[in-house]
Amino acid sequence: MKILVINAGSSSLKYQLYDMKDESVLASGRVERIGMDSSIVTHEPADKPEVRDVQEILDHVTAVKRVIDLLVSPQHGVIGAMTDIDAVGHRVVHGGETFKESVLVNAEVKLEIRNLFDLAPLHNPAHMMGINAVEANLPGVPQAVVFDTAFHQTMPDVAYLYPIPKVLYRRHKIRRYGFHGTSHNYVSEQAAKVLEQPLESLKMITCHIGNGASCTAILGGKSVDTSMGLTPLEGLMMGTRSGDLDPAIVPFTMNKEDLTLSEVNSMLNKHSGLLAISGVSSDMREIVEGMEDGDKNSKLAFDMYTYRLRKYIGSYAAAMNGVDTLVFTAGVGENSVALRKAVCDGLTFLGLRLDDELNAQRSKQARVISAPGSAVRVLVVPTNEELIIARDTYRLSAAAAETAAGE
Ligand SMILES: Nc1ncnc2c1ncn2[C@@H]1O[C@H](COP(=O)(O)OP(=O)(O)O)[C@@H](O)[C@H]1O
Ligand SMILES: CC(=O)OP(=O)(O)O
Ligand SMILES: [Mg+2]
Repeated sequence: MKILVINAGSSSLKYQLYDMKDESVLASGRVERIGMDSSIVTHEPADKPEVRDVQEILDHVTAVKRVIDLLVSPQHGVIGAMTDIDAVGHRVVHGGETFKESVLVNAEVKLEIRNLFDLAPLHNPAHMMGINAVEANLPGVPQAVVFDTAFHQTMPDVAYLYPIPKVLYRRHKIRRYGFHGTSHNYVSEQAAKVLEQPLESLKMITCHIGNGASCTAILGGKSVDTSMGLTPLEGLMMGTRSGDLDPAIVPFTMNKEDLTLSEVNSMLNKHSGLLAISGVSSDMREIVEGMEDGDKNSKLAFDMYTYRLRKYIGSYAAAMNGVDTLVFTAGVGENSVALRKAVCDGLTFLGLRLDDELNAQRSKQARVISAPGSAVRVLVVPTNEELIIARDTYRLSAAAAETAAGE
């Protein structure tokens, strides 16, 4: 069974084709700058050279068509025909309170994702374009949706409610939802496997630190609190997002700088975080390089980023009345030795001891990096959101096929 996994953004579409026989990736790639004058297509087949071309791709339907053409192309392809694609799985960022787990797409599901556009205006409309584009190009092929929010639906009301008039929750469902759930869920299970302990027995904090970043308190395998909120803007300082701030800054800035709501929104989402403080980049690699070259603003950006993450870890230790496992994942969490050291060296009050040598080792494997005897085991676990999407899609589409065969 071959499963195509799609992560559609407003101007990009990332994909991976899995062979579920052995969960191998046959090809992966991305289409960037959709709708702009020169779109960039990068296609990486597992056993053939990478293809990269620039062409006009005006919408998501054309982007999906281009991806399928590449997958079946005699020169760059990895499958014989598009009918070899058995099912398609999509990442959907916002599932609101409706979706507590992955589901197959039908008219009702599409309507509900559409109803959530308001809560994730940057993400959900793009996902819907991806779903419709697959429908147009691969009619009749089952599609599944896997939600970033689903894993966090176990949070108790003390964690998910905001202390604002309750009518706002009743009328508009304003509450904490949390994101990156697929990743937090996956790395928590992997960490328990590495430790050879039941997940149910652990008090764990998982830090998904990529472009977007969030931190989750996982008690007995269930998400009990997470740093992102109604939208993926709350919580940690990120590459270009501010994370937590005094909400009064919004009206104050609008007034003083004569900005519109959408301008402030854009400032907080796209022009804040590491980028704003360093004045250099939103990319942690460049921040660390800047810091090593003696750039004061890069150092300040790094210090603020790690300080805020450390405070979250401390607060989640308090939320669970303890922590025994701390996990780093995603682009920065998996790769930045400096970030992990800066965060962990300030957590010795928890009895946490990092092993500097283990921390500095480069590896693609899930592994422990704390010293023997550390009261908190620290792990680096590479995330794999696409694999989880492929597995859920496989499970749901196989079950539906079985039911249909039995009828
Ligand atoms: N070696 C590295 N050291 C520090 N940061 C890194 C390294 N490699 C990647 N990163 C960071 O990872 C970020 C991307 O993380 P990723 O999880 O791929 O993000 P996303 O999925 O949100 O695009 C980059 O912005 C970069 O800052
Ligand atoms: C929800 C979210 O922030 O996703 P990403 O990290 O992919 O931007
Ligand atoms: Mg990511």
